Amino acid sequence: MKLKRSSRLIDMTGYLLQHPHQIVSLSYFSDRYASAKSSISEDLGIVKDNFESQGIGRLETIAGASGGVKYIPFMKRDDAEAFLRLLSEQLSQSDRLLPGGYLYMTDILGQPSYINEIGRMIASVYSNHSIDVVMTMETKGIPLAFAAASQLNVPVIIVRRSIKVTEGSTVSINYVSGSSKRIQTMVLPRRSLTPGSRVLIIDDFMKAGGTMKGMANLLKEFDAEVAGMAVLVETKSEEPKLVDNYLSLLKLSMTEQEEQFIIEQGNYFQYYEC
Ligand SMILES: O=P(O)(O)OC[C@H]1C[C@H](OP(=O)(O)OP(=O)(O)O)[C@H](O)[C@@H]1O
Repeated sequence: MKLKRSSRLIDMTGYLLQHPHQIVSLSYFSDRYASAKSSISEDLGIVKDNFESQGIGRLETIAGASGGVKYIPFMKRDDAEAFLRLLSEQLSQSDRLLPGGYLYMTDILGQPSYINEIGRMIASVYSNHSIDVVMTMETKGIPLAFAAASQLNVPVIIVRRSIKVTEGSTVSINYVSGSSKRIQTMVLPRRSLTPGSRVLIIDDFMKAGGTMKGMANLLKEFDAEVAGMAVLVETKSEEPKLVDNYLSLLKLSMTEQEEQFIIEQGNYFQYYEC
C-alpha cells in the first residue's frame, strides 16, 4: 500500500515494536509501503533516532543479503529507576508481609502493565547475551518469564513440581528449596531443550536460592548452560545465597522479629549497561 511518509513512520514503528529481536529487511518494508529502499532507509533513520531519544530501545542495522534492521528493546536508566521506585512503593504496603518472610506479590504478578515493564527491564540487561530460552519454575515466575521472553523473542520452558502425563518423557532432579528446607522435585520434558542452549532463568522471589540452584542443576542434565539468572525480589536474609551472579530488581529486608520490612533496590544496576 502506498503511504505518505508520516503514515509509513507510524506503521513501521508499530511493526518493529511488535517484532523485537527479529531482522526485518529493507525489501520487506519497501514492498509493504511500495516505496524505494532509499526512502525506507531514511524512514528507519528517523525511527532509530526517535527510539533512542525516547528510551524505547535501539535499532540495529545488519548488513548483507540477509540483513536489515532489528529492534532491540531497551529501557533507559531514568525510566528504570522511576519504575523501580513505583514498584518499591507498591510492595512496601505493610500488609504484604507474609509468615515465613514472604511477600504477597500475586496482584503485581497479575498486572500486565507491571509485568511488561519488569520484562523490559530484564530484557534490557540480557539483550546481547545470545539467550536461546527463558526458563522458570511453576507458578509465580511464569508471567515474568513470558514478559522477558517476549521482549527477547525466545521461547519459555516451565519446570514442573511433578511428572505430567501430558508432557511425554521427562528429566527430573531433587533439590532443597531453602524456603521450605524440604527436598522437592523439578521435572522438565526431555524435548524442552537442545544441548548447548543458553538459558536465562527467571523467578519471582529468591530466599535461600535453592530453587534457582535447582534449575541451574537441571540444565546440566540437558547439557545446556546458564546464560543468566534474574529474580524480581530477593531477601536480604538467608545470606550467602545458594547461587551467585544473579540479578535482582528489588531486595526485601526484615527486622529480626519479621514484623517490619523495607523494600530496597536490588543489584539490578550492577548488571545494567547503558
Ligand atoms: O529461593 P528459595 O528459598 O528456593 O525460594 C524461592 C521460591 C519459593 C517461591 O515459590 P513457591 O511460592 O513455593 O511456589 P509458586 O511459585 O508455585 O507459588 C518462589 O516463587 C521461588 O520459586
